[in-house]
Amino acid sequence: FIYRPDSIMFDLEDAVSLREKDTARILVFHALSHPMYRDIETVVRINPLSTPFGLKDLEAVVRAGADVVRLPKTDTPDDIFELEAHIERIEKACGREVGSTKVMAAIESAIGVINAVAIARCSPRLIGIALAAFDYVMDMQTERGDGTELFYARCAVLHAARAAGIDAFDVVYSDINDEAGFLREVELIRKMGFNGKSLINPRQIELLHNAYAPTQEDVDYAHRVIAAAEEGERNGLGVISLNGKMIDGPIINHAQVVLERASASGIRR
Ligand SMILES: CC(C)(COP(=O)(O)OP(=O)(O)OC[C@H]1O[C@@H](n2cnc3c(N)ncnc32)[C@H](O)[C@@H]1OP(=O)(O)O)[C@@H](O)C(=O)NCCC(=O)NCCSC(=O)C[C@@](O)(CC(=O)O)C(=O)O
Ligand SMILES: [Mg+2]
Repeated sequence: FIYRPDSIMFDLEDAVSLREKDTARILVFHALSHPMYRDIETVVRINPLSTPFGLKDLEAVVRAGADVVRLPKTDTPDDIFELEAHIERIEKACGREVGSTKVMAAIESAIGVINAVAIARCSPRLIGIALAAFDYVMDMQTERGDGTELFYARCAVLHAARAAGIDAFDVVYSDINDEAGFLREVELIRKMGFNGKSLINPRQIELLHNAYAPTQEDVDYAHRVIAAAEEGERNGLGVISLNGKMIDGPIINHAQVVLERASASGIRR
């Protein structure tokens, strides 16, 4: 809470050893029930349903009121259909509103990337898809490097999310001491159009938020665009010029997005 994350993700999958799976599930169940988490979006990464832990995790986290379930290693829409059917049954059993538990699919394999469009469009519960690099590069018989190894997967996941009208989240950056490397990666994915990134350490939160917040220059320009557009409308003009640059519908929409982001960042207005 001190670091003001956009949401908090509890992990029951790969950050938890096999011996600790039951303990971790109980801890997360109790944490979710605590009033402290009422005002922040909570996400839980459960174990895949094909493991002995997945369904137990799901029973616990839906009942405890998690906002979003992150399904790791999503390879096909069938993985989501199976998850959805269980979620609906649990929601009905515990009196939670049907449809209130949202889902995020993590894509971590070649087949997942190939199926990204079908996965992204397969359920109204999906709020976003996330690329998970470490399992993906293993599947691709390569390793994490400067991003070349993720080039196709990032493009595919991002296009799938946009075609489905949901969010796209980039991979975790594992070297928490390499601030410059983290910021280089953030700059790339911000320019590509990702909505954000899965983070593993509190030190990465402010760096990401600052990189995503529009600059004061962007905000000032957006205000000028909106003012020029309003004047153009008063004069009945469809296309107008601002210092020799064409201003039309998409440019005005972009200016509005910049102002919304600035206000959401709480940094600039
Ligand atoms: C990396 C490190 C060990 C470094 O530890 P260090 O101790 O050196 O960190 P410090 O900065 O010194 O900690 C300063 C203070 O912050 C506290 N603190 C640290 N981390 C915190 C945190 N995450 N949440 C809240 N609090 C935290 C800490 O307790 C301390 O508190 P205090 O003592 O009170 O001062 C640690 O961060 C960590 O374990 N991270 C989570 C790792 C994780 O989530 N892995 C699973 C997801 S990835 C995956 O599975 C791959 C994937 O599946 C990905 C996909 O699906 O996307 C794929 O395939 O690619
Ligand atoms: Mg993984």
